[in-house]
Amino acid sequence: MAYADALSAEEIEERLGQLPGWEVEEGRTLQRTYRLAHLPAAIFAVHIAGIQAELNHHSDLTLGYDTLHVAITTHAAGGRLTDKDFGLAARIDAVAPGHGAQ
Ligand SMILES: C[C@H](O)[C@H](O)[C@H]1CNC2=NC(N)=NC(=O)C2=N1
Repeated sequence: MAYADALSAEEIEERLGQLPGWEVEEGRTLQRTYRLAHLPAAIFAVHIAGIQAELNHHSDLTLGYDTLHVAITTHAAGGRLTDKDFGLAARIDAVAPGHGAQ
């Protein structure tokens, strides 16, 4: 089944070029692992949760001791990537420096 809002491989590559540090796994999951130098990764995760509530778009977060892994896909598009995934990633990147996350 085709989903109208699922991005093509070319569109994914184009958007990925604007998001250094992120990668796409199997064409379906946009992901990045942040390492936190100073502040707890859990506080970064709570900040991300607030952004996700605002956007009504949600990632899978895996909390480590000093890492936070973020994986994003659009369930409503059958687990394909959409603009919403890249929009959420950009919002997370925007607040990451404030958490010492890179
Ligand atoms: C009803 C509501 O819009 C949906 O359940 C939203 C919520 N957040 C979501 N997040 C993600 N990543 N994919 C979705 O398809 C999705 N759907």
